[in-house]
Amino acid sequence: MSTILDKILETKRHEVTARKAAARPWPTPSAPRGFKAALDARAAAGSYGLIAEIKKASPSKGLIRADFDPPAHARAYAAGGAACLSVLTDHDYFQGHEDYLVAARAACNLPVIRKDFMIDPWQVAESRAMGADAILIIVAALDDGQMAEIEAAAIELGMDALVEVHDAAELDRALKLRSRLIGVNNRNLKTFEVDVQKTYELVRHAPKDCTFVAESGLNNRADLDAMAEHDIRCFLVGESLMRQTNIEAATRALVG
Ligand SMILES: O=C(O)c1ccccc1NCC(=O)[C@H](O)[C@H](O)COP(=O)(O)O
Repeated sequence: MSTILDKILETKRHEVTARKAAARPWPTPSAPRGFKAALDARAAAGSYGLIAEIKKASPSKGLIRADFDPPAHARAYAAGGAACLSVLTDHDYFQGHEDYLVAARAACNLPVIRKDFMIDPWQVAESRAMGADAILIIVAALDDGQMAEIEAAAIELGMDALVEVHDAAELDRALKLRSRLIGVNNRNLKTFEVDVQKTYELVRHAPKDCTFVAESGLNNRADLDAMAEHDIRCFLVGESLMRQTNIEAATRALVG
């Protein structure tokens, strides 16, 4: 039986073919802002490195934020103390858009990851053209050769790659890459089940030279403080912040 991840990837293959055929022009972006460096700087200063996500909707939750305003959310996240932004650009499953990334990045000085499903190095060049400073490599979605090609394209363009895993076998595959920015997604992308124990389980296997990011299902400061007890200092948070009336205050309460 096909999973939601299979369906997303199938749609993405058609989307990428169509996008290549009708490639859109972009204004020249400024040089990449160091994404991993921004996280590392916060962690080195004894603070938390927060990747704050601009997420309108998701396959698991449907519409998350009706008054969706990417530049306003970007400013609120920056003022509240986020280190980086994540912007979902997938149209079909997340109601995302590339223009949201362009607008969010222009509204602040934070580095931005394009949160989308990379299946082709062409998308990496497209991501840089729209201004992205980093891309996501989902290990569950790719074979080793595809991952290496996508990572090489990112390195070539001076971008960071956040390599996302969900279990120990995926972590082993991720560590064959050059990137030392590893995310553990607590959400199983095939079943939607969220289990923060995944992060605790996998951090034990991560080399000390990795920047380790806990992703998904994080709701409050206590969740982050509990992870910090295990030396986890970088986090990717979407839904719980996007549901707040005052996003700036909520971000400050999380990492301030
Ligand atoms: O969020 C989903 O429903 C989802 C479904 C299928 C593939 C990916 C999905 N989400 C992407 C993410 O990993 C999250 O947006 C990100 O980690 C933030 O999670 P959260 O704080 O729980 O919104």
